[in-house]
Amino acid sequence: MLLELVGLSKAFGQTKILDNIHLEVNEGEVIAFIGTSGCGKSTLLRLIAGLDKSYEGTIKCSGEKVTGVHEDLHVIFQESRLFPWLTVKQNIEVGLVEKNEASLARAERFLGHVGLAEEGRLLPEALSGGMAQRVAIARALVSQPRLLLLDEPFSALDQLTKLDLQHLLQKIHQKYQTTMLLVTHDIEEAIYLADRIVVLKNNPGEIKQVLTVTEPRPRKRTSPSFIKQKQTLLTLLDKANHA
Ligand SMILES: Nc1ncnc2c1ncn2[C@@H]1O[C@H](COP(=O)(O)OP(=O)(O)OP(=O)(O)O)[C@@H](O)[C@H]1O
Repeated sequence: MLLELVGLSKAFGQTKILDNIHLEVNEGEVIAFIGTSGCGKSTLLRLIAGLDKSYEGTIKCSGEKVTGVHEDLHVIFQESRLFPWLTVKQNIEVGLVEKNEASLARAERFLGHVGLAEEGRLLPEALSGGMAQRVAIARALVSQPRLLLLDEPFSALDQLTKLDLQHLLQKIHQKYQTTMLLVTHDIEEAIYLADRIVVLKNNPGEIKQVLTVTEPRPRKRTSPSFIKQKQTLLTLLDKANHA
């Protein structure tokens, strides 16, 4: 097991945001978190990332208690957060833990993996939103972290670019089997990418249900079984919101 959350609770002042979260995540799994706005999804990712150390319960990553920011993981946010004064290639190299011949060659390969082999010398100002997010994905993965946290990574993109990047993430996962935790508002994205979908309810944020996605990979959004899983998730979300 890579990640273990035991009785995790979080309050801001008197307000309880997350309550008694239990979850075990295996190496290589993709877990999606879905739930209404404000139910605590981003708060949960921040705790797992070690960015917020005030909580009750236990968070263990690779068997070690999380007590602060750790090197085993990277986070991808809604916006790419690239350094505007560095080229695309240099931005990817920022993700390297150490720079040597092998790791620099890996950065070059990742440029290709995310479809930007020809754009390495460009500055971020010359990129579209989708291209910038491709760079962010390459930067996060170039050091091959054990865990990738994604906080609504595609929500600022247009629908076609989003489909494109979801496909890219699926391909990268097939190749590297990186464990991923994905916060999303997009039901189809969750079913397309995740092995399990954690449905959270609001006030306070609790796990309402965990849905296992049985759809074989590579997934096809138009297949009857995919559409059926979408309906199941919609029903679950409806129940979670009106409980
Ligand atoms: N630093 C903070 N101080 C006080 N309250 C906070 C803080 N950060 C988040 N909150 C509150 O915690 C709750 C959960 O916020 P969070 O951003 O985790 O929700 P979310 O599920 O990710 O929402 P969304 O889907 O809209 O991004 C919200 O009510 C928010 O106002």
